[in-house]
Amino acid sequence: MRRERSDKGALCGNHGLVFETISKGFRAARERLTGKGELSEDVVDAALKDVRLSLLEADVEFRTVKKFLRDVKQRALGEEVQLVAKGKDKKKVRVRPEDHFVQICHEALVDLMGPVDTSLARANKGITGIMMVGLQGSGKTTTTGKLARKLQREGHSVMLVAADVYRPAAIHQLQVLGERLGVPVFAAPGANPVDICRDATEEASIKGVDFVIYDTAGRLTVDDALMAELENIQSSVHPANIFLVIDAMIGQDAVQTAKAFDERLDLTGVILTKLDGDARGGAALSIKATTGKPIKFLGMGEGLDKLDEFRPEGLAGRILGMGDLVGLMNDFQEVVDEEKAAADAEKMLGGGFGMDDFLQQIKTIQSMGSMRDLMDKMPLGSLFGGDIPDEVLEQAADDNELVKIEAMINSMTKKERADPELFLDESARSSVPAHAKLTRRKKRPRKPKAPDQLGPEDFIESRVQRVARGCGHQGEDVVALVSRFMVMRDMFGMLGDLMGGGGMLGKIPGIKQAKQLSAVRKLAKDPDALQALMGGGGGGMPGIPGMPGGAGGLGGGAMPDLASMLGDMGGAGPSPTKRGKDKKKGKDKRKKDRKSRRKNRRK
Ligand SMILES: Nc1nc2c(ncn2[C@@H]2O[C@H](COP(=O)(O)OP(=O)(O)OP(=O)(O)O)[C@@H](O)[C@H]2O)c(=O)[nH]1
Repeated sequence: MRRERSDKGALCGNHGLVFETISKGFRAARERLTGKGELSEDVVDAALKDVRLSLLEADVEFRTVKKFLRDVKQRALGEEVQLVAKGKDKKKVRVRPEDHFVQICHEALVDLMGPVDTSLARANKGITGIMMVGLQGSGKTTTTGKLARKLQREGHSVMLVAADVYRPAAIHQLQVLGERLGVPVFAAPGANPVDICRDATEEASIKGVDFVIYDTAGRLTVDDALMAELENIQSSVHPANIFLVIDAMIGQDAVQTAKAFDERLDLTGVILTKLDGDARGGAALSIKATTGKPIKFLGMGEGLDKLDEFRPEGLAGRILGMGDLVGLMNDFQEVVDEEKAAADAEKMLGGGFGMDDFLQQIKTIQSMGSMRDLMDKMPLGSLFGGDIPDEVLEQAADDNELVKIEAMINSMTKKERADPELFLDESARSSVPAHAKLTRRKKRPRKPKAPDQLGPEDFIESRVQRVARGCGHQGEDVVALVSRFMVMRDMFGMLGDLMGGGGMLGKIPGIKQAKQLSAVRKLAKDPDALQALMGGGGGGMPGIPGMPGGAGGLGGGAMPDLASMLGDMGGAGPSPTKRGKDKKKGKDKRKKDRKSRRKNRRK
């Protein structure tokens, strides 16, 4: 049955983040291990019980659950656990049992879901075919459009083929997608799907198209007629890729569906869709283990840009609360103008950041997808030790908050947006606003209030009310927005100072990374700072999801740096081998250059 969505995230049964059901178990296990001296069998068994429950609840196939738990237990107990490891500087570092356990789980999850090569197989010569198969409503047509967009952006020419002749609306849906993307769609209503695919391939070959994507018909259940038709198409056009599109929400059934299709069609891989609407997502863990076929892509929303390459490391990181910085960076690259983002990051860390910049960040964030998905990719667990209260996360992940903030900022004057201190009563201002200097010289107050101590009494009521009336919100909402914005601006200014005088993060050499991390940790320990960043509700006022500022900042020069910083901690970032290779490459190149310079001199 087709399930229509009215808005983003509407299908998210529970309000958790993607994979929240699974994450919950790992969090509980981690908590259980906290404070324990070692990973003894009893302790590991107890922790694995939590994990087991959550995996089953998330609809991970039960044999896969058993296999995974056995694997983790073996890794945890098999070798003598080195709870004292040598750090980079050769100093001994004590590894906490819970961290060691999480690391083991990360490795086991990656092994369970990988390895995955997300590149598309190419035909030896001529056109490369991609055949999309799956049950009705799984997202085949939408994913066909997403793949076409991806290929187009990589510089390939694409043709779409409407091979679902049983549902007339499907042909129209594909034509609409083709029009949006500027991609030709081959359709022949009433004709036989096998003939359609063959004729389309001929036409594509005449036109010299690189990729042809066949959008085939689906059925409510796997049946022989469907399979026979798909087999006929396959033997007629020999596509280099056959992708099974599965709706993540069918849970356990995903495994049976994948098996049934794979037996008849020898799938290249699976594309799991609607993960944005399902807090369980168990199929992501079961499919490779049960069918041997990798998941290649994840559908993370209805938009054509919502197709993520499946990276087991990223997913394992998200599940374990370590985030997925590589995924986050990919999202940023989709929507962000890098130069502008770097300038914004610099501005923000220098403390010079106005409401207009903030609004811009919000718009960028909105174009990246839901807050839930973004927060899921943030390494919140690593940075904040998993101590963020659920309500704070909930509030920060509420997309409506962004809309509200946008309305309030739009209702401010240009001057107010550039200098939010204009909202403050003179005694509360930390600096004399620029415009005031032009009119009459005002005395700088002796002891300005710190932004986190501001209360409604420090605001100019008439200004606040004008903005509130303009956007249909309450005065206290405006006060909360401005206060939190100021706290956040201060925090980022402070962070910038700690990281090297407000300079762009990306320029800071590796040696300063530890300092950055401790700065972030310091912020994390400060409850006010955390509230400002996360939008926690202080004094019952609605919070700003501080994430826009945070994430936006990370999107600039900060992102790669934070990624490598976490890479050093064992998270994302370039692998040591890659770094080693790059170093060697550089050395070889310098040697070659010296040689050719010497040769030229001799000439
Ligand atoms: N939230 C979300 N919705 C999706 C995703 N992929 C597809 N959809 C929605 O799922 C519904 C069905 O998608 P279609 O692409 O029409 O599915 P189909 O498999 O082609 O359906 P049939 O042609 O009936 O076989 C549509 O409303 C899509 O917008 C996704 O990754 N996330």
